[in-house]
Amino acid sequence: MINLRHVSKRYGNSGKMAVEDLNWDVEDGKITGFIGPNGAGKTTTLKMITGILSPTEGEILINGKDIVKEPLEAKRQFGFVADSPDSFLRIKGIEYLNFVADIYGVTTEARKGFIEKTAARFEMEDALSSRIQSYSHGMRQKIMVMGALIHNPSVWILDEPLTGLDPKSAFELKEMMREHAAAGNSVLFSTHVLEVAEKLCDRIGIINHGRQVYLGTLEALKEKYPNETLENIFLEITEHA
Ligand SMILES: Nc1ncnc2c1ncn2[C@@H]1O[C@H](COP(=O)(O)OP(=O)(O)OP(=O)(O)O)[C@@H](O)[C@H]1O
Repeated sequence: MINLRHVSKRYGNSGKMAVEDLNWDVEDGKITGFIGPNGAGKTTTLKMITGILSPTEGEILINGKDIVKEPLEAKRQFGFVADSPDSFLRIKGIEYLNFVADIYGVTTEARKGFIEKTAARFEMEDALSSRIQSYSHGMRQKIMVMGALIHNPSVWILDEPLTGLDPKSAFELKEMMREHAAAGNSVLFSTHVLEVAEKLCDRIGIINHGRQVYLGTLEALKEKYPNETLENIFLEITEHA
């Protein structure tokens, strides 16, 4: 569960808020999709939730832990996949996974089980012994997803996680997200691909110019705009806001 209370962000001395007065509950047992036009404030919001950026105003709780006041406890609750997977390029995939597992105190047995299972799903077994700099974009994305989930966090936060993944890997990651939510956990991810949001999400949050314009189920949104695709609804909401 993630709770945002009156969360706003201003970069530097800029007069304009990049994100303004977000009030969100990301519920357990559900996949929540976060959508909005370029520059709407999605990455800024995800970076505040994960403690990379401090909110200018407001409070963010992850499973009840305040990301500003109890950062270590709050950070144990989630796994985060950032929008760029180009990190830790000089080390091998397996070294990266062990490094992250060490930070979170994951046992040898638990990490072995996780790596075997997930590497098989992502077809990454042969790549683990190579340096990350030799990976394609999609392979880098997959190793970052594996690193984010290796400590079995209950809350998953993913910024554009399907970008660059081949169809099999995208299918596997979507299945993993569904399984995780079905087990009673929270999954929050941002995407520009509205078909993915439409098929995968239980709930949708739409942000425009830093402001929350919708948060709720897809069904409720479609009741409000009958016979419209999510694409048309999105364009309608964001063009006239
Ligand atoms: N480091 C920064 N310094 C100043 N302004 C920033 C910074 N990062 C983002 N912004 C501004 O904050 C606003 C929100 O940007 P953000 O990256 O959160 O949007 P986004 O919804 O993730 O966009 P996209 O879909 O293009 O990734 C934009 O106006 C952007 O110019």
